[in-house]
Amino acid sequence: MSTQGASVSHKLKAMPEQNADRPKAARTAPIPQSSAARAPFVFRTDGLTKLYGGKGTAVVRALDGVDLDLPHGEIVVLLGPSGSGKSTLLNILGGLDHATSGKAWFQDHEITAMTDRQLTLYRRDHVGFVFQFYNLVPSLTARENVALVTDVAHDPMPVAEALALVGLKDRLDHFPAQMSGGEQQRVAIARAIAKRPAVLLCDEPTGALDSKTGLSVLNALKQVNDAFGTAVLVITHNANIQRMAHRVIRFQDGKVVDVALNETRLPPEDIEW
Ligand SMILES: Nc1ncnc2c1ncn2[C@@H]1O[C@H](COP(=O)(O)OP(=O)(O)OP(=O)(O)O)[C@@H](O)[C@H]1O
Repeated sequence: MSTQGASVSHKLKAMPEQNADRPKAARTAPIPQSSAARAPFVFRTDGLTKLYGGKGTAVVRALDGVDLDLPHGEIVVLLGPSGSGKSTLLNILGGLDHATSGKAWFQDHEITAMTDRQLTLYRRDHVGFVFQFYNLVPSLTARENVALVTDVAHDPMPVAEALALVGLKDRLDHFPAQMSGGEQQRVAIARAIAKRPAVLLCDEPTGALDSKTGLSVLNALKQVNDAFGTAVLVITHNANIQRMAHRVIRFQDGKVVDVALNETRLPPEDIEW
Protein backbone atom coordinates (compact mmCIF):
# COMPACT_ATOMS: atom_id res chain seq x y z
CA MET A 1 0.00 0.00 0.00
CA SER A 2 1.22 3.49 -0.75
CA THR A 3 2.39 5.93 1.87
CA GLN A 4 -0.63 7.99 1.07
CA GLY A 5 -2.92 5.03 1.28
CA ALA A 6 -1.50 4.04 4.63
CA SER A 7 -2.04 7.48 6.08
CA VAL A 8 -5.62 7.51 4.86
CA SER A 9 -6.30 4.07 6.29
CA HIS A 10 -4.91 5.16 9.58
CA LYS A 11 -7.26 8.08 9.69
CA LEU A 12 -10.27 6.19 8.54
CA LYS A 13 -9.83 3.69 11.32
CA ALA A 14 -9.36 6.35 13.97
CA MET A 15 -12.06 6.38 16.62
CA PRO A 16 -13.37 9.71 17.86
CA GLU A 17 -13.17 8.63 21.50
CA GLN A 18 -9.50 7.78 21.14
CA ASN A 19 -8.77 11.07 19.49
CA ALA A 20 -10.74 13.51 21.53
CA ASP A 21 -7.96 14.66 23.82
CA ARG A 22 -5.02 14.48 21.47
CA PRO A 23 -3.56 17.50 19.73
CA LYS A 24 -5.01 17.75 16.25
CA ALA A 25 -1.65 17.06 14.55
CA ALA A 26 -1.56 13.67 16.27
CA ARG A 27 -5.07 12.57 15.38
CA THR A 28 -4.84 13.23 11.66
CA ALA A 29 -2.01 12.76 9.19
CA PRO A 30 -1.33 14.83 6.10
CA ILE A 31 -1.95 13.39 2.66
CA PRO A 32 0.95 14.17 0.36
CA GLN A 33 -0.29 15.81 -2.81
CA SER A 34 2.32 13.97 -4.88
CA SER A 35 3.11 10.38 -4.07
CA ALA A 36 4.52 8.21 -6.83
CA ALA A 37 3.26 4.97 -5.29
CA ARG A 38 -0.38 5.94 -4.77
CA ALA A 39 -3.29 4.39 -6.65
CA PRO A 40 -3.28 5.40 -10.33
CA PHE A 41 -6.77 6.89 -10.01
CA VAL A 42 -8.39 9.32 -7.63
CA PHE A 43 -11.86 7.81 -8.07
CA ARG A 44 -13.00 4.53 -9.55
CA THR A 45 -16.51 3.13 -9.73
CA ASP A 46 -17.68 -0.33 -10.68
CA GLY A 47 -21.35 -0.89 -11.48
CA LEU A 48 -22.32 1.98 -9.20
CA THR A 49 -26.09 2.03 -8.83
CA LYS A 50 -28.45 4.19 -6.81
CA LEU A 51 -32.16 3.52 -6.60
CA TYR A 52 -34.67 5.85 -5.01
CA GLY A 53 -38.27 5.03 -4.14
CA GLY A 54 -39.85 1.58 -4.00
CA LYS A 55 -42.28 0.32 -1.34
CA GLY A 56 -45.33 1.56 -3.21
CA THR A 57 -43.66 4.34 -5.15
CA ALA A 58 -41.96 4.07 -8.52
CA VAL A 59 -38.29 3.15 -8.40
CA VAL A 60 -35.97 5.80 -9.83
CA ARG A 61 -32.64 4.51 -11.13
CA ALA A 62 -30.65 7.66 -10.35
CA LEU A 63 -27.42 5.80 -11.18
CA ASP A 64 -27.58 2.69 -13.28
CA GLY A 65 -24.31 0.75 -13.34
CA VAL A 66 -21.71 3.50 -13.64
CA ASP A 67 -18.12 2.38 -14.37
CA LEU A 68 -15.58 5.19 -14.20
CA ASP A 69 -11.87 5.60 -13.76
CA LEU A 70 -10.72 9.14 -13.00
CA PRO A 71 -6.97 9.74 -12.93
CA HIS A 72 -5.32 12.18 -10.56
CA GLY A 73 -4.95 15.81 -11.31
CA GLU A 74 -7.69 16.35 -13.84
CA ILE A 75 -10.47 18.86 -14.21
CA VAL A 76 -13.49 16.71 -15.06
CA VAL A 77 -16.72 18.26 -16.28
CA LEU A 78 -19.96 16.29 -15.86
CA LEU A 79 -22.70 17.13 -18.32
CA GLY A 80 -26.18 15.74 -18.87
CA PRO A 81 -29.84 16.61 -18.70
CA SER A 82 -31.57 17.41 -15.46
CA GLY A 83 -32.19 14.22 -13.50
CA SER A 84 -29.51 12.19 -15.31
CA GLY A 85 -27.62 11.35 -12.11
CA LYS A 86 -24.75 13.84 -11.95
CA SER A 87 -25.37 15.08 -8.41
CA THR A 88 -26.08 11.57 -7.19
CA LEU A 89 -22.66 10.45 -8.41
CA LEU A 90 -20.92 13.46 -6.86
CA ASN A 91 -22.70 12.92 -3.55
CA ILE A 92 -21.66 9.26 -3.38
CA LEU A 93 -18.06 10.04 -4.35
CA GLY A 94 -18.02 12.77 -1.72
CA GLY A 95 -19.35 10.45 0.98
CA LEU A 96 -22.60 12.36 1.35
CA ASP A 97 -24.87 9.57 0.09
CA HIS A 98 -24.86 5.77 -0.02
CA ALA A 99 -24.99 3.63 -3.16
CA THR A 100 -27.60 0.89 -3.51
CA SER A 101 -25.11 -1.48 -5.17
CA GLY A 102 -21.80 -1.45 -6.96
CA LYS A 103 -18.57 -0.03 -5.62
CA ALA A 104 -16.71 3.27 -5.49
CA TRP A 105 -13.12 3.90 -4.44
CA PHE A 106 -11.18 6.97 -3.43
CA GLN A 107 -7.60 6.01 -4.24
CA ASP A 108 -7.12 2.67 -2.44
CA HIS A 109 -10.14 3.08 -0.20
CA GLU A 110 -13.56 1.70 -0.91
CA ILE A 111 -16.01 4.50 -0.18
CA THR A 112 -18.95 2.14 -0.47
CA ALA A 113 -17.56 -0.01 2.36
CA MET A 114 -16.97 2.85 4.80
CA THR A 115 -18.89 3.23 8.03
CA ASP A 116 -20.61 6.54 8.71
CA ARG A 117 -17.72 7.55 10.96
CA GLN A 118 -15.21 6.71 8.25
CA LEU A 119 -17.24 8.70 5.75
CA THR A 120 -17.18 11.67 8.09
CA LEU A 121 -13.39 11.49 8.39
CA TYR A 122 -13.04 10.99 4.66
CA ARG A 123 -15.15 14.08 3.91
CA ARG A 124 -13.42 16.15 6.54
CA ASP A 125 -9.87 15.33 5.51
CA HIS A 126 -9.95 14.69 1.80
CA VAL A 127 -12.91 16.33 0.10
CA GLY A 128 -13.66 19.96 -0.61
CA PHE A 129 -17.22 20.78 -1.63
CA VAL A 130 -18.41 23.79 -3.62
CA PHE A 131 -22.14 24.19 -4.21
CA GLN A 132 -24.22 26.62 -6.24
CA PHE A 133 -25.01 28.68 -3.16
CA TYR A 134 -21.95 29.69 -1.23
CA ASN A 135 -23.10 28.99 2.33
CA LEU A 136 -20.87 31.66 3.85
CA VAL A 137 -21.53 32.93 7.35
CA PRO A 138 -22.81 36.49 6.75
CA SER A 139 -21.49 37.89 10.03
CA LEU A 140 -17.92 36.72 9.34
CA THR A 141 -15.35 38.25 6.99
CA ALA A 142 -13.79 36.33 4.12
CA ARG A 143 -10.78 35.61 6.32
CA GLU A 144 -12.97 34.38 9.17
CA ASN A 145 -15.13 32.21 6.91
CA VAL A 146 -12.04 30.40 5.66
CA ALA A 147 -10.59 30.19 9.18
CA LEU A 148 -13.65 28.16 10.23
CA VAL A 149 -12.07 25.32 8.27
CA THR A 150 -8.38 25.98 8.84
CA ASP A 151 -8.89 26.11 12.61
CA VAL A 152 -9.89 22.43 12.65
CA ALA A 153 -7.90 21.05 9.70
CA HIS A 154 -4.63 19.21 9.85
CA ASP A 155 -1.89 21.08 7.98
CA PRO A 156 -4.11 23.75 6.42
CA MET A 157 -2.68 26.41 4.17
CA PRO A 158 -2.61 29.93 5.62
CA VAL A 159 -5.98 31.65 5.20
CA ALA A 160 -4.46 34.57 3.29
CA GLU A 161 -2.75 32.16 0.90
CA ALA A 162 -6.02 30.37 0.16
CA LEU A 163 -7.78 33.66 -0.52
CA ALA A 164 -4.87 34.95 -2.64
CA LEU A 165 -5.02 31.79 -4.72
CA VAL A 166 -8.58 32.61 -5.75
CA GLY A 167 -7.71 36.25 -6.43
CA LEU A 168 -9.06 37.73 -3.20
CA LYS A 169 -5.97 38.95 -1.41
CA ASP A 170 -7.51 42.43 -1.26
CA ARG A 171 -10.81 41.21 0.17
CA LEU A 172 -9.66 39.50 3.35
CA ASP A 173 -11.71 41.67 5.67
CA HIS A 174 -14.80 42.07 3.54
CA PHE A 175 -18.10 40.60 4.67
CA PRO A 176 -20.13 38.48 2.22
CA ALA A 177 -22.63 41.32 1.72
CA GLN A 178 -19.77 43.53 0.54
CA MET A 179 -18.74 41.09 -2.19
CA SER A 180 -20.13 40.08 -5.58
CA GLY A 181 -21.57 36.62 -6.11
CA GLY A 182 -18.37 35.56 -7.87
CA GLU A 183 -16.25 36.85 -5.01
CA GLN A 184 -18.41 35.04 -2.48
CA GLN A 185 -18.12 31.83 -4.47
CA ARG A 186 -14.36 32.28 -4.56
CA VAL A 187 -14.35 32.61 -0.78
CA ALA A 188 -16.27 29.32 -0.72
CA ILE A 189 -13.60 27.78 -2.97
CA ALA A 190 -10.83 29.15 -0.73
CA ARG A 191 -12.64 27.62 2.24
CA ALA A 192 -12.91 24.28 0.42
CA ILE A 193 -9.25 24.13 -0.61
CA ALA A 194 -7.65 25.58 2.53
CA LYS A 195 -7.52 22.13 4.13
CA ARG A 196 -5.61 20.88 1.05
CA PRO A 197 -8.15 18.26 -0.02
CA ALA A 198 -7.27 15.66 -2.64
CA VAL A 199 -10.46 16.39 -4.54
CA LEU A 200 -12.76 19.34 -5.07
CA LEU A 201 -16.35 18.42 -5.89
CA CYS A 202 -18.32 21.28 -7.42
CA ASP A 203 -22.06 21.09 -8.07
CA GLU A 204 -23.10 23.95 -10.36
CA PRO A 205 -20.46 26.33 -8.95
CA THR A 206 -21.32 29.02 -11.49
CA GLY A 207 -25.04 28.31 -11.64
CA ALA A 208 -26.01 31.52 -9.86
CA LEU A 209 -23.47 33.77 -11.59
CA ASP A 210 -23.26 36.00 -14.65
CA SER A 211 -20.50 35.46 -17.19
CA LYS A 212 -17.91 37.81 -15.70
CA THR A 213 -18.17 36.53 -12.17
CA GLY A 214 -18.67 32.96 -13.39
CA LEU A 215 -15.40 33.10 -15.32
CA SER A 216 -13.57 34.41 -12.26
CA VAL A 217 -14.80 31.32 -10.39
CA LEU A 218 -13.64 29.00 -13.18
CA ASN A 219 -10.27 30.73 -13.07
CA ALA A 220 -10.07 30.03 -9.36
CA LEU A 221 -10.82 26.33 -9.97
CA LYS A 222 -8.12 26.18 -12.64
CA GLN A 223 -5.66 27.91 -10.30
CA VAL A 224 -6.28 25.27 -7.65
CA ASN A 225 -5.85 22.46 -10.16
CA ASP A 226 -2.68 24.00 -11.59
CA ALA A 227 -1.14 24.83 -8.21
CA PHE A 228 -1.83 21.60 -6.33
CA GLY A 229 -2.94 19.01 -8.88
CA THR A 230 -6.22 18.79 -6.99
CA ALA A 231 -8.74 16.71 -8.94
CA VAL A 232 -11.67 19.01 -9.69
CA LEU A 233 -15.06 17.55 -10.65
CA VAL A 234 -17.53 20.12 -11.93
CA ILE A 235 -21.21 19.56 -12.62
CA THR A 236 -22.59 22.21 -14.94
CA HIS A 237 -25.47 22.95 -17.27
CA ASN A 238 -23.25 25.35 -19.21
CA ALA A 239 -21.79 23.09 -21.90
CA ASN A 240 -19.16 25.71 -22.81
CA ILE A 241 -17.36 25.01 -19.55
CA GLN A 242 -16.31 21.62 -20.93
CA ARG A 243 -13.70 23.47 -23.01
CA MET A 244 -11.49 23.97 -19.92
CA ALA A 245 -11.70 20.32 -18.82
CA HIS A 246 -9.20 17.53 -19.27
CA ARG A 247 -12.09 15.07 -19.37
CA VAL A 248 -15.78 15.41 -20.14
CA ILE A 249 -18.33 12.85 -18.94
CA ARG A 250 -21.87 12.80 -20.28
CA PHE A 251 -24.76 11.30 -18.36
CA GLN A 252 -28.15 10.16 -19.57
CA ASP A 253 -30.73 8.28 -17.50
CA GLY A 254 -28.27 7.38 -14.77
CA LYS A 255 -25.69 6.01 -17.18
CA VAL A 256 -22.42 7.35 -18.52
CA VAL A 257 -22.98 7.63 -22.26
CA ASP A 258 -19.70 9.28 -23.26
CA VAL A 259 -16.26 10.02 -21.84
CA ALA A 260 -14.09 12.35 -23.92
CA LEU A 261 -10.59 13.72 -23.41
CA ASN A 262 -9.89 17.25 -24.60
CA GLU A 263 -6.80 17.46 -26.75
CA THR A 264 -6.71 21.20 -26.29
CA ARG A 265 -8.18 23.09 -23.40
CA LEU A 266 -9.27 26.70 -23.30
CA PRO A 267 -8.31 29.02 -20.48
CA PRO A 268 -11.45 30.17 -18.67
CA GLU A 269 -11.14 33.71 -20.02
CA ASP A 270 -11.53 32.38 -23.58
CA ILE A 271 -14.71 30.44 -22.81
CA GLU A 272 -17.87 31.90 -24.30
CA TRP A 273 -20.62 32.01 -21.73
N1 LIG B 1 -33.57 12.09 -2.46
C1 LIG B 1 -34.16 11.66 -3.58
N2 LIG B 1 -35.30 10.96 -3.53
C2 LIG B 1 -35.87 10.49 -4.65
N3 LIG B 1 -35.38 10.70 -5.89
C3 LIG B 1 -34.25 11.40 -5.99
C4 LIG B 1 -33.59 11.92 -4.85
N4 LIG B 1 -32.46 12.56 -5.28
C5 LIG B 1 -32.44 12.45 -6.62
N5 LIG B 1 -33.51 11.76 -7.05
C6 LIG B 1 -33.81 11.42 -8.43
O1 LIG B 1 -32.68 10.79 -8.98
C7 LIG B 1 -32.51 11.18 -10.34
C8 LIG B 1 -31.12 11.74 -10.52
O2 LIG B 1 -31.06 12.98 -9.79
P1 LIG B 1 -29.75 13.87 -9.78
O3 LIG B 1 -30.02 15.01 -8.86
O4 LIG B 1 -28.57 13.03 -9.52
O5 LIG B 1 -29.69 14.38 -11.28
P2 LIG B 1 -28.83 15.56 -11.90
O6 LIG B 1 -28.33 15.06 -13.19
O7 LIG B 1 -27.83 16.05 -10.92
O8 LIG B 1 -29.92 16.66 -12.13
P3 LIG B 1 -29.82 18.28 -12.12
O9 LIG B 1 -28.95 18.61 -13.30
O10 LIG B 1 -31.23 18.74 -12.30
O11 LIG B 1 -29.23 18.67 -10.82
C9 LIG B 1 -33.63 12.17 -10.64
O12 LIG B 1 -34.69 11.47 -11.27
C10 LIG B 1 -34.05 12.64 -9.29
O13 LIG B 1 -35.39 13.03 -9.28
